[in-house]
Amino acid sequence: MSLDSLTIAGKSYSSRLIVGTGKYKSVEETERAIDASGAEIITVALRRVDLSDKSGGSLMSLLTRRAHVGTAGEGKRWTLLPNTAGCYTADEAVRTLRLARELGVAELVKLEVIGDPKTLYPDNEQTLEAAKILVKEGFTVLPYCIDDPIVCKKLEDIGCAAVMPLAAPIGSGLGIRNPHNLSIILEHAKVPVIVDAGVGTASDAAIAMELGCDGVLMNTAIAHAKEPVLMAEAMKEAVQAGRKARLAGRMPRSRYANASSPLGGLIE
Ligand SMILES: CC(=O)[C@@H](O)[C@H](O)COP(=O)(O)O
Repeated sequence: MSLDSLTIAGKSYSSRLIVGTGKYKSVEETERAIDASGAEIITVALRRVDLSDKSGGSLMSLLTRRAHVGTAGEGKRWTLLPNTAGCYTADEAVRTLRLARELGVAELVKLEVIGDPKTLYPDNEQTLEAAKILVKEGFTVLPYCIDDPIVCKKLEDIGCAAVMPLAAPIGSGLGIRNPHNLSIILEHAKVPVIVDAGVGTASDAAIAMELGCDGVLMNTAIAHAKEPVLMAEAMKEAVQAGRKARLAGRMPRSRYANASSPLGGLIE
């Protein structure tokens, strides 16, 4: 375990990169990309996967083989993070997660309550309502939310284990649209802040980490890259580089030049 691990609800993860399992050409490519990303937490859309289909070559067979829900064991390094993508009301999201819990696949959960199909922005009111119910029922809730410091604060106060503000709309690859808001969220948050959605390429992930985010969750940037496995590796390295740069501390910006070789002591 690396010294600089991501801790969520008392559990430590060596990777600060969380990846999705959708949009890949095949299950085999999904596995290779996740391995290359080094991610430990893997999210899966409960409404888009047949939980009962564990036949060879299915996504569930891969997850059954490689992921665990609670404590890791038998070489199962991936932690499953089921999500409620595709849910439009608090009620739908809560019911989906209760069902998943009954099937033994929901403990740490990603709450996603969408407001409209065009932007896929979260519905704040419904997300807050669902979070309240789920936290009360003992779920460890990681909510996808808007990059709004007030909403993030409310989710934290409800008892969410982290907040996951978007960088940009899901699947847009537009990168971090509002670094200012993210920095305000980071200034006040007492739980991990994980950028979720909208990352387009490795530099976006590095910027999120340089800003001080605790982690980055992404799917499309890897799955829809020309070479997903190579991009997964790039994302792993970008998250690590951004984190290191954050810990190292950025040099102060200067309006004018500062010669790299000091002027004092010049040979006449
Ligand atoms: C996989 C998942 O949970 C998505 O809903 C998530 O928000 C990722 O978004 P990108 O595909 O833009 O990375």
